[in-house]
Amino acid sequence: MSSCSGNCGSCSSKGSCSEEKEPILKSVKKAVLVLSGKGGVGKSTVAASLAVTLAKQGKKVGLLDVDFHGPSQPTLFNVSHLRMSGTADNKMVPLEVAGIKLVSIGLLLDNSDGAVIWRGPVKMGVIKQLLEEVEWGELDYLVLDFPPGTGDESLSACQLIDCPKCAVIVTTPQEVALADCRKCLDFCNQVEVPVAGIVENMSGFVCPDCGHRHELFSSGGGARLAAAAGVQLLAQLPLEPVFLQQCDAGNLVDGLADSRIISSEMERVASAVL
Ligand SMILES: Nc1ncnc2c1ncn2[C@@H]1O[C@H](COP(=O)(O)OP(=O)(O)OP(=O)(O)O)[C@@H](O)[C@H]1O
Repeated sequence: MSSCSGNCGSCSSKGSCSEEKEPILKSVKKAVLVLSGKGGVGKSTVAASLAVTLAKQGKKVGLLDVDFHGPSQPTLFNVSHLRMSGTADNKMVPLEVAGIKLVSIGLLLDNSDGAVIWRGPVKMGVIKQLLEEVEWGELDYLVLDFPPGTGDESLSACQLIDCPKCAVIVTTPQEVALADCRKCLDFCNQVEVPVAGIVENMSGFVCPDCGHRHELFSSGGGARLAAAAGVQLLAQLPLEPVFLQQCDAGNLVDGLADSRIISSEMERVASAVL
């Protein structure tokens, strides 16, 4: 049985194999995989905020929403009503939003409220198309927003992405989220993707009335997880209801600019993936 992974970029036979293919992502300098073990911890919000932060720094950025069952990126950028176009040679053209090239399954399906019911091999085929058949152009960073967990999408993308890559792992501070993120760290280890660090989201809430800080989801979890894994705790993002409202309204870009703490913490994340 062939042991070919299909990823010529990282293959030990590179340069001497007759089957060697052109790299899929030859015009991308680095892929940043935003992962989390648990759902709802803010992975899409962090992926979008990272892409916006890098673009503001003058980097060429693509954002690929690989969350087929719940694509959130079109909502965060208020483009759910738009659809991606195609070129004469059947390439897909990303939407340009906030200086980012955005691609999401939500920008391709006829009915954005319809359920996507695909088995693993279909998902792998679609991910391959989204990497290979999109006009990404030259990119400094391709940020990828994954569904929670370590399922088909994350594995397929890790196998297919043939440019340098790193992972940012998003958690909330409480034990149930940390337990799932430990699996995510193990996944990165197994698929040999270096972990740039951990982002602890929903890390405390400062009451706008009394100014008191409440640890709604416990505290210190991200730091413990990072220390145990020997990786950096890159950022602690507070739970900010105004930011949530802005994201819900499709205005993540202004929400990020308005929140001094979240934007400065995201700059730390951006420097860690450079
Ligand atoms: N720091 C924050 N402050 C306030 N609201 C936040 C923060 N981070 C995320 N949210 C909100 O929490 C909700 C879940 O966030 P998000 O969709 O990014 O999570 P996710 O981990 O990507 O979810 P899923 O598992 O469904 O993919 C959203 O309504 C988002 O606006």
